[in-house]
Amino acid sequence: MKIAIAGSGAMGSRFGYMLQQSGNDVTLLDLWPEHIAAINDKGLSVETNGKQQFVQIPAAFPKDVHDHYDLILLFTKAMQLEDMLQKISHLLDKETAILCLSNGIGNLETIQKFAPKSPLLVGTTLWTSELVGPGSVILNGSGYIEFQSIENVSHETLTAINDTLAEAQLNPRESDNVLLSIWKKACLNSVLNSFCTLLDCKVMDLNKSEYVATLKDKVVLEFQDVAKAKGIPLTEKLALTTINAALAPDQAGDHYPSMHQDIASGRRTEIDYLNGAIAVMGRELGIPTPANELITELIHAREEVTLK
Ligand SMILES: NC(=O)C1=CN([C@@H]2O[C@H](COP(=O)(O)OP(=O)(O)OC[C@H]3O[C@@H](n4cnc5c(N)ncnc54)[C@H](OP(=O)(O)O)[C@@H]3O)[C@@H](O)[C@H]2O)C=CC1
Ligand SMILES: CC(C)(CO)C(=O)C(=O)O
Repeated sequence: MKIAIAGSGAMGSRFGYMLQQSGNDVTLLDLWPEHIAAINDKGLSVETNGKQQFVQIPAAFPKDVHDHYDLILLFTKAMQLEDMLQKISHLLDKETAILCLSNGIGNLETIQKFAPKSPLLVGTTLWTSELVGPGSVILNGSGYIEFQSIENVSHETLTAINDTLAEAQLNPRESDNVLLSIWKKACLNSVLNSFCTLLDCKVMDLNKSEYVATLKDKVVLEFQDVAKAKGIPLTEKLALTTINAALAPDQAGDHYPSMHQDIASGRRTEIDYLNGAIAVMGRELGIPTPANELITELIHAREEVTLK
């Protein structure tokens, strides 16, 4: 398959690397000049289990590519999605499928607004990756993808994308309720990402504190209430099972979540698409969400004191 990764940071680079290794023609698209230059000069530096290799994958700014792609994998931060969709608009047509696996609530609606005619698939992933500098990623642990086609996707396209992800060992699973998958993942991120960012720890360290367990329940129960009002069958039990499974070191445990990485490099976070989205919807629906509200404010405060 000819694949462009739109947003080739930590996760886009991981997926681009794995998809290229399994025989696809991959191009990494991004907006960070030093990152593109480093990949084109030396190759993408990929460190796995302490071993570093340099992998040749073409990288470019979106404006500089004009090929037809079978698949565009969107992997920006939620707040960069709209801008990226505008910058790749010349690449979008009825024959180019879009798959978005970024974290957060609201990405689907943004893509539908900016790419209404595209074959569209969305989902979530529990793979992890760390961008340690321009052109350099560290890949640890294992993961999987939950995804579903939303509109304009033929059976052949769906099968081809599923097979391509499976051949790249990305462990795709078709979801029969992708909104539930997205909310379940957003709930997980609203615990793991926000807590690790506030506590300055790895995912697996959250197991060490009784206070974390209590706070986690509060966040999850508020998610459950808002989800129910929105018709999404996210239960406390389902959310907690997913969160607790991700704490294992061979899953996401031995990892600083992406939000922690944002703060460490002085950038804004996706908080408004996670705990913040629940706080806003809770206000609109008249459902109390004090834990998610406070966490959102604390993360915004953290952004303001660390922003470069
Ligand atoms: N990292 C992870 O382990 C996981 C992440 N996710 C999700 O995947 C999506 C993509 O996240 P992720 O890959 O982590 O995003 P990254 O932060 O690695 O990359 C996003 C973009 O941020 C900019 N950027 C990143 N680092 C720097 C830097 N040091 N200096 C300047 N600009 C920088 C670049 O774009 P630009 O130049 O346009 O700003 C980059 O393409 C998010 O929704 C995230 O929540 C999901 C599962 C795991
Ligand atoms: C890997 C995981 C699940 C950790 O919270 C994640 O989605 C992230 O880092 O954004």
